[in-house]
Amino acid sequence: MTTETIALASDHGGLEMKAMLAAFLREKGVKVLDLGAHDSQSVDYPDFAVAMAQALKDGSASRGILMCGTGIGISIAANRFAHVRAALVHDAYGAAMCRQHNDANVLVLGGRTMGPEVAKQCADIFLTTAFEGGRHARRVAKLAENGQD
Ligand SMILES: O=C[C@H](O)[C@H](O)[C@H](O)COP(=O)(O)O
Repeated sequence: MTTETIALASDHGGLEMKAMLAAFLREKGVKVLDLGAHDSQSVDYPDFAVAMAQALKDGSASRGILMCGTGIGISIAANRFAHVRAALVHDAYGAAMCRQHNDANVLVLGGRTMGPEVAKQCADIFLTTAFEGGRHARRVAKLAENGQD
């Protein structure tokens, strides 16, 4: 599917989905870096967005998948980092478009809002769809410019 290392991270609300996707991706031969959480204890989603941002920054993973209960909190947290383009996705179309148009480097899913089959489909599409560039590259470059307070 990809030769990249893909980081996965979630709070307790996305834990079950993370375990399911880690197994799904490993079965497909993808190198998975699990950044936690590692048990069902109640934790704070911003901490796992930070872990993802660090893994992308230091190169230990090139892209990632984040999960919390809805995907909302952890996507807000992840997008506070200028090098992260995290896309909260609900279906296959969103998974394709976040790569083609937005060059998203992090897929975000809701562990309590999405079933396992759609989650697998979204992960598959996210990891196999290329950025189209062209007019979209100009727009993505503006995201970086606007990333300053
Ligand atoms: O956006 C936040 C996430 O959906 C969290 O997973 C959620 O808020 C956790 O809620 P609780 O602490 O009630 O399990």
